[in-house]
Amino acid sequence: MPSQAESAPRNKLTPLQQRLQRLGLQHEQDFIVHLPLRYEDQTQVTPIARLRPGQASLVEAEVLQADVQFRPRRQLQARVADDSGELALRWLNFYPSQQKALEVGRRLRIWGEARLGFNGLEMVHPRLNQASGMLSSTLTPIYPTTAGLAQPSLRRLITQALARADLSDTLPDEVRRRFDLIPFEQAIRCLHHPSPDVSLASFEDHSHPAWHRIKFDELLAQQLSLAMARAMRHSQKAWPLDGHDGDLVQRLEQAIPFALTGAQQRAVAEIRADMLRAHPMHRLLQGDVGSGKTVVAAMAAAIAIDSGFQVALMAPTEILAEQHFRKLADWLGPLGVQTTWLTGSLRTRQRREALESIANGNARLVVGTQALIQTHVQFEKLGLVVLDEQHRFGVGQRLELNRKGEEAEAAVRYMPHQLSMSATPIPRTLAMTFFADLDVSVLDELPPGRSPVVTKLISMDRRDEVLAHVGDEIRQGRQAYWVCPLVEESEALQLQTAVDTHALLAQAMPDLSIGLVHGRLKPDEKAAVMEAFRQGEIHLLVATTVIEVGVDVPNASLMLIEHAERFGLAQLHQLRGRVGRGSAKSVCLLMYQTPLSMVARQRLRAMYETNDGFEIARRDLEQRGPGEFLGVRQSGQALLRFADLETDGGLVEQARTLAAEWLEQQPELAQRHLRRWMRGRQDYLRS
Ligand SMILES: Nc1ncnc2c1ncn2[C@@H]1O[C@H](COP(=O)(O)OP(=O)(O)OP(=O)(O)O)[C@@H](O)[C@H]1O
Repeated sequence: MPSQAESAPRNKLTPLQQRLQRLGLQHEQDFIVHLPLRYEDQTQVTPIARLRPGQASLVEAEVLQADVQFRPRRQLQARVADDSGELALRWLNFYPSQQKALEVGRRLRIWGEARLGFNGLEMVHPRLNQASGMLSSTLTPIYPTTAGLAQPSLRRLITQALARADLSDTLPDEVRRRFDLIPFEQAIRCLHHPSPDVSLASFEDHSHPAWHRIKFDELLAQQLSLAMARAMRHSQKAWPLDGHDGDLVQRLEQAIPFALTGAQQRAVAEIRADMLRAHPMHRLLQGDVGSGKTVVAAMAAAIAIDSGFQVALMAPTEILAEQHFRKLADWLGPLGVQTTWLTGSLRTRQRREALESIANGNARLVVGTQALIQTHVQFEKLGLVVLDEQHRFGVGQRLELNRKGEEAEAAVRYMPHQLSMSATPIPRTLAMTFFADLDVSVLDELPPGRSPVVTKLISMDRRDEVLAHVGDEIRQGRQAYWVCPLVEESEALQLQTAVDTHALLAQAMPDLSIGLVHGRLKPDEKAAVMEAFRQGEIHLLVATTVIEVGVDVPNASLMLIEHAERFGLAQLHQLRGRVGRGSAKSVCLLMYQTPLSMVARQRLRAMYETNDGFEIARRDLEQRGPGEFLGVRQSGQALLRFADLETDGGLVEQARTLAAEWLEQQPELAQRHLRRWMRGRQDYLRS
């Protein structure tokens, strides 16, 4: 057995390996799908007289003169000539090797962009090569690289990998014909080394058939891995919950002061059908702000409780968890369901009592924050887990909570059913790509009697006018939110701004009751302020973004957001969703500071133009890209490298169809395809 000292150097990566690893390049297969960013056409030589300013070209010329000049600054300059004319070359930072290459009389190949300088046509920082050997017959690829790894070295490694790697097709001919795809090898060779007569535009916008094939393969791998995750879930066991032991569901329906909308009824029916199965439900309940997700969750909880199981509901913030707790306890408490509150801020005794009632099964419904997933929380019989704003939780956290059921039923390893709720409407392609292992119910109907929120954009210069207007509105019986600007770099500064704004507004409107809520308040202080606002004792609530998600005070009908240009689109939509929840006509005032950046202008325009959460989400996705949009960086889900969800929706559908067929009929093909795409890229495989 080798000693540790012997084996250590072997485990250590060389600097080259480290750099390659930074690019995700480890296995041969990684290299072949490391595709160029762009290309250079070095297939032909351009005579100097035919150079055009602004165009990169290859010149073959003889060095006439080369020297280092010290004024006005230190630079290496040279003059070269071919039969057609002369060209100046310049380098500001240069190496002795460059100077050496510029030996007078030597013939060189020079690649660079020509431009008009003081002394006629010149190239700044051109690349030099000996004028020997044949010219390349294909375009020269420029790859994404990292510091310390030069293009020629990376190019060499990729060319070597291409020569060795297995490029055989993972798609049978008939699949290629059906989806109109070119062979893999042809696509890969063409992308790395295109012939000079291809249309570069179709490479740049990724519409070329070679790109099409690669994107399809990538999406297919992703759909396969998601479908496999789903199949794995289907092989897990859960208790079928039929809700027939009691009549809680009916009693809850009668107790709720409104009738469920059609969309809510549909969602409840879908959830009920899932929970009846003997494998765990994994359903995402999606609905725009104010669409009424909470009551659907309550119905699902009632089904589980009626079947003799406990339910856990977890929300990302205390305010949100507290609100769910209050609402659910109000609805279910009078029907005899013991609802328990569990967050990190409970005092020791309350906490112990809560944990006891969870463990002995007295607590039928437990509502809380992350504290719910801590290891010492033991359930007696957990049947359903509800996660609010699921994309805010990491995959790891989701799993933890699921494991709670597993622990409770350790002997048989039963998993609880899982319902996730999200107010971020996820565009269809994105849902199919990132949540393909979830079933989705959509609340596409708002409760009756809502009138759309009117959005107005106002410059911060008119703050005084706005203030007077808000005062008037409140005196007429309205309640309002005043959201303070986001100060990303400093939470302390953000807090200070909120405190200052509160003081200023209180001074300007002494006859009104003005409250303040922010993230630094203790949970019970926060709850007290929210309750006073709910009761109408506070007229105007100054807030930081703690009110962003889920706060539900139907009587509030005016929302004012300062420095709206600093907020993201989804965040603005969420904030605006705090009003327009009752029957009163609601207004959202977005105050902005000029000058506006292009992106901020687009965001504010989107807010002004539409109230539709799906349209907002679509534009948000367009502006931010799927990674930022879903917050996937935190949750560890992989992004697609080649496919673009905006433009490749059709491909996603095709890949999804084929993935389902393969897993059913030809799993060996699926395995083979995944091996090509997954090797060294385990992050594609979601837990
Ligand atoms: N069918 C319905 N008829 C009338 N009112 C309803 C109905 N369903 C829900 N509501 C009310 O609409 C308001 C919004 O519901 P809820 O808080 O569940 O929305 P949500 O989907 O969670 O929204 P958000 O994502 O903004 O928090 C609540 O005051 C709720 O009582």
